[in-house]
Order: sequence, then C-alpha cells, then structure tokens
Amino acid sequence: MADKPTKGLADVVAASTALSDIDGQAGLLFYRGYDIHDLAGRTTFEETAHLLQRGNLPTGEQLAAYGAQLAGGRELGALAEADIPEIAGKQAPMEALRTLVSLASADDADKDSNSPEANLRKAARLTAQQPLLVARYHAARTGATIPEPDPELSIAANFLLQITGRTPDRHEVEIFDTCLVLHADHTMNASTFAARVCAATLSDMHSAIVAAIGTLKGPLHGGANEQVMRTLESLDPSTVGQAVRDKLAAGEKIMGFGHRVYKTEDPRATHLRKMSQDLADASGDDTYYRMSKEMEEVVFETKGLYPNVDFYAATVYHYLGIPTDLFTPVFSVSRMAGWTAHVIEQHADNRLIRPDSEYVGERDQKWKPLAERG
Ligand SMILES: CC(=O)SCCNC(=O)CCNC(=O)[C@H](O)C(C)(C)COP(=O)(O)OP(=O)(O)OC[C@H]1O[C@@H](n2cnc3c(N)ncnc32)[C@H](O)[C@@H]1OP(=O)(O)O
Ligand SMILES: O=C([O-])CC(=O)C(=O)O
Repeated sequence: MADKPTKGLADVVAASTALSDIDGQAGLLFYRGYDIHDLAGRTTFEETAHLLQRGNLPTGEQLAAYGAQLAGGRELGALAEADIPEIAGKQAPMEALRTLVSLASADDADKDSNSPEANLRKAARLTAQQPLLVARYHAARTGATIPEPDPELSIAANFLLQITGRTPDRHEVEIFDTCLVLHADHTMNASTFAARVCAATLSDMHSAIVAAIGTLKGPLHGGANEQVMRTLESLDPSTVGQAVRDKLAAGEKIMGFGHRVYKTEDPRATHLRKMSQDLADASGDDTYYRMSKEMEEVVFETKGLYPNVDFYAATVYHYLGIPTDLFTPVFSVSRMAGWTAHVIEQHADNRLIRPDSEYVGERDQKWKPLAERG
C-alpha cells in the first residue's frame, strides 16, 4: 500500500542537484553556491549560463569561447524559420515557442545524441536561440523588420534592441541582464521538474525543453508575470487597495504573490522591486510602481503573503517596453540556462522518475457487454 500522497508534492525531495539551492525561511537563493545577491548586478547572464551549464564562473578565455559558441548557435534552422510567419498568425507566444523549439530540433546537428558533449552544445544553442525565437515571432506578427543580433552585444542588449526596435541605453541593458540572471534557475520548480521527468526517460534535450515551456506557461508558474500586468492594467489607481481587498475577500488569488518554498521575501523580488522603482522614476510616470507597492502592502496585511519573482518583474518589463504577452517568453529566455543544465545533470546520473500514486477509485467492478450497460 502506497503512503498517503503529499498534495502537489510539497516538501518532497524529488532529485539531487548541484545547480541551485533555496533557504525558504531565510529567503536565500544560491546558484552553485553563489548567493544570488552577489551575482545580481555583477555577473552577466552569459556568465550565469556558463556557471549553470558548465559548472564554474568562466575565466575571460572561457567566456570568450562560450560567447563565440552562443553567437554561432543563433541559427534557428530552416524548418523553424520557414514556419514562423504561419505560427505567429495562429499561436499565442508561449504556444508558439513550444512549437518552434520542437521544430528547431529537426535541424539541430546533435539531435540524435544525448552524449555529454552533444548536450553541452545543444544547451548553448538553445540558450542562444530562445531570445531570437521570441524576437522573430514578435516581428512576424507585427510585420516589423528587426535588426540581426549584433555578435558584439550581449543577449540582453540584442533582445531589447530586437523587441523594442531602438538601441537600449546602458542602464536598461544592465537591468534586463540582471532580470535574466535572477530568473535563470530555481531548484525543483514545476517546469524544471517537468524537464527532468522527460529527460529521465532518456529522451532528448529538446523534448525536455518543450515539456518545460508548456509547464512554465501556466499562470500558477511563469504565466503569472503576464497576469500581474493585466491586473495592474485593469485596476483604477485611486482604488487599488480596496479592489485588492475585495478580490481577496471573494477568495481570488492575486497573481505574483505567494510561493511554495519562500516563507519570507523572495530574494529576487528585492532586486526587481528596486529596478521597477528606478525605471518608474526614469520614465516620469510611476503609476504602476505605486500601484504595485500598494498591492504589496494590502496583500501582506490581509494574507501575510510576499511578492514572488513574477510580481515586480511585470513592471520592470513594462517599463523596458516589452509587450505584456511576451513577459512569460522572457522568463523562458532566462530559464533556458537552468532547464538545459538540469537536463545535463539528469542525464549524467540518471534513473527513471516514476513516483507512486494512491488509488482512490472504485474496486471490484463487474464487466458487462455493451448492450447491458446503462
Ligand atoms: C516563477 C513562479 O512560479 S513564482 C509563482 C507564480 N505564481 C503566482 O504568482 C500565482 C499566485 N500564487 C499562487 O497561486 C500560489 O501562491 C503558488 C501556486 C505560487 C504556491 O502554491 P501552494 O504552495 O500550492 O499554495 P496554495 O495555493 O495551496 O496556497 C496556500 C494558501 O494561501 C493562499 N494563497 C496563496 N497564494 C495566494 C495568492 N497569490 N493570492 C491569494 N491567496 C493566496 C491560498 O488561497 C491558500 O489559502 P487557504 O489555505 O486559505 O486555502
Ligand atoms: O520555484 C518555484 O516553485 C517557482 C519559482 O519561483 C521559479 O521557478 O522561479
């Protein structure tokens, strides 16, 4: 007889990982032993991806080699390229990414190998391709002509350039780069778990990433950042506090609050709140930032809940000029670093992930022929 299940697998240790660690009581997050507060604002996304995928913060030489690999990996492949226009007309952004990553696998030189070397190459290519897929999708649906990525620019700078159509200033690039660092990995979150379950059948990296994208999309996970912005847009700034109280009294969840692991402030939210405030001040219109602060106060007073990573990310992306329905795709651009690293880690020491279930259905049913059922 199986043990009683823990609903939602709360507190169940489902895998060992050397990639990231959380102290949910103290509000701490580490990537391979480095405190997120030490990395944020000091380490680029490219360095962070190297740390996760390859195990160390790169030396200058390693970073140059990894940067060249990323720049060389930006080809999407003929099948994905050809299908972007039709997909952009029919699928919402996260659906499109799920499809496009799958299509990109068709032209991946390493698609038939799960060797450690092939996985490292695929991890770099997927990390390089994801921002480009988002940008190409956006260009196809808007009809805009976008510049090709500049090999001299970072992933953050190229992405802002391609999405907004203007050259971002240094401060904007630094802020967006920090966002990418903050979202890169987060232990056994739902999308990473989905990727590991897929990889543990000895399926390939692209299949695992498709599973992860589909899982990130939901509003209880990565999809929450888009919903935060939709909530802000739907509220009247002069009555935001009362509106949030009413929603909570009606039993509604407020997107961007609460977390399975953090019982205190999410350390990523500390940085995102500050960046949201800086961008709001610079924009000359801090309405959404002020509304967010008021929401935060009311949700804490009423439910004792803290903002999670998605809450202030929403206004940061908004102030950076990123369209609201691309917020979750932006999350995937960053989390690609972590997902791919988890697939590498899973394949390196694999066992099929197959938990048990508790049967709660009927027993001892008597079979009847079709004509006698009713
Ligand atoms: C990158 C990320 O994935 S971060 C999370 C992004 N998701 C969101 O922001 C969606 C809103 N938040 C939530 O739905 C949840 O807090 C989750 C999914 C993040 C965590 O879920 P769980 O650990 O399963 O907590 P659960 O949903 O059971 O909530 C526990 C209690 O807090 C309440 N609660 C949790 N989050 C919220 C919220 N955002 N607004 C209002 N109430 C909430 C629940 O209603 C529940 O109350 P009850 O015990 O009276 O029924
Ligand atoms: O860890 C989680 O459950 C969700 C989260 O914050 C993330 O994936 O960044």
